[in-house]
Amino acid sequence: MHQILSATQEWTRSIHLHEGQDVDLPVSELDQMSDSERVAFERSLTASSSDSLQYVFDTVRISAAITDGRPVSAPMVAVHRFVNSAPFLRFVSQVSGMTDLAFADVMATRYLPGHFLTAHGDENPRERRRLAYVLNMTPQWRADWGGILMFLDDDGHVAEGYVPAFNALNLFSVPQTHAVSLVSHLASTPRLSVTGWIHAAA
Ligand SMILES: O=C(O)CCC(=O)C(=O)O
Ligand SMILES: [Fe+2]
Repeated sequence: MHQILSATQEWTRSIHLHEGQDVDLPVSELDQMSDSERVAFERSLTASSSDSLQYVFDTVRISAAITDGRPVSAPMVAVHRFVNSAPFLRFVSQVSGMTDLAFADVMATRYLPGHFLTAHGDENPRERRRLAYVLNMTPQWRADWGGILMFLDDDGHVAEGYVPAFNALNLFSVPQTHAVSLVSHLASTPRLSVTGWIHAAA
């Protein structure tokens, strides 16, 4: 999976604008800009956000593509099938004690230096998200590279922080306030994951 995520050309850069509105831009187009042009453009988009939620990261919206009938590569379809397989959903149900889990959605994510996700709770009024999951696919990562999955307490302090550990699953109930800290320019490799939410039946 790490090799597939490292090699795929399917990434779009996702930048949050407002509630329910993201801009998804093909990374291949952004790469035609100079670094300074691209950074200025991305900052102008995040600066126009009126939300406390802000993010910039790369994604392959696997489940959304399948639902919309957009092309997605065979390994991505296999990932969608895996997180919706009876053994995976049964395992998650056993770990969480939740008995109403019906299906999972999934996206691949890639955080490069400068990418981040500010504090949010994962609630979506249009969906019944019960759990969030992150399958970490970065072979080696260091805490001082950023990209830490942080859980915040009521005072805004970091109550728990998880460094991406290869092949580790982070699983947590929705809602809980969490964020992904800014990835440093020191990170010598992308932070790659397979992530999404596990839903109760609609
Ligand atoms: O990548 C992570 O560790 C968490 C991502 C996340 O919270 C999200 O996409 O909503
Ligand atoms: Fe989240």
